[in-house]
Amino acid sequence: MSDNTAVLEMRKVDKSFGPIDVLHSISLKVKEGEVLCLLGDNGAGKSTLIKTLSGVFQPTRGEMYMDGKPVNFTRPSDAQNAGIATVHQFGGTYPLMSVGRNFFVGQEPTKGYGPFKIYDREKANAIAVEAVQNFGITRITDGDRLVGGLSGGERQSLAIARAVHFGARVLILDEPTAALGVKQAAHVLRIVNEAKRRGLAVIFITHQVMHAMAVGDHFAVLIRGAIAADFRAGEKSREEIADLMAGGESMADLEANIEGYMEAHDGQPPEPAH
Ligand SMILES: Nc1ncnc2c1ncn2[C@@H]1O[C@H](COP(=O)(O)OP(=O)(O)OP(=O)(O)O)[C@@H](O)[C@H]1O
Repeated sequence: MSDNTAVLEMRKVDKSFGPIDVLHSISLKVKEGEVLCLLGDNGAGKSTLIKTLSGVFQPTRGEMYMDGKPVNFTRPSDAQNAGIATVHQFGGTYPLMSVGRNFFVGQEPTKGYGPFKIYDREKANAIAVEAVQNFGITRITDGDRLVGGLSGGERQSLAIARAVHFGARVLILDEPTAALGVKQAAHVLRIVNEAKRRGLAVIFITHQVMHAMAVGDHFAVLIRGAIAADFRAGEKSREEIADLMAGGESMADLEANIEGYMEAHDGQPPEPAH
């Protein structure tokens, strides 16, 4: 594979549900050690795109490639086996499981033989704690700790560390920082940078421009199911990106309008439209 070959690529992918066309001619690619940020407002088609990338949906038209070779994922396990890991907003972790159990769910190390095989808790805990610590999540020191007691950021980070440990090459992060406070979001962004440093190809889905700018190498803005803009880090300002996401409406103008309204109405904001 040459350095320039994308690990994962979509070419002119459409996705329709019956008569409803949701994705329109989506072309995107992500390379090793690169973070592609997919920015889009509510309803832009982000979930449909993630599900198409991860084998939940099949494209209606268009092709997907891994390492330059055509791929056709008919189910999520096809994408997983090809090294595509999707981490959802809340980390997809099981709150009542321990860190060690959660890390290995479905692939637990065992000890003993034949019918006497049992889950090797100590080994699972030791490997899980080492893997998350290596990722800079130093506050997780006890593999018996319940995942439900971890912070949102730690859960996300655990899910990312888990995916990397099991050999993911492409990491799809679905709004990983959406529900987090500033410090926790910063922690998750550090983990994203670490995944990138380790050579993973990361697709980071978000509507938070600042978070995207903190880690992104390449950006694509999705509007009504189509890529409305495609640019590299440093080519656009935060304001320009926010305006693009708003579909060309200038957010600065919008803010000025709202302020003007409030001045004329005793500081009261406009009534939301129903
Ligand atoms: N199975 C489906 N059948 C018909 N329309 C659908 C289906 N799934 C999604 N859509 C439509 O496609 C559009 C994009 O939906 P999608 O959930 O992908 O957006 P999104 O960007 O993830 O939004 P949000 O951030 O609000 O979750 C929406 O208008 C939605 O109603």
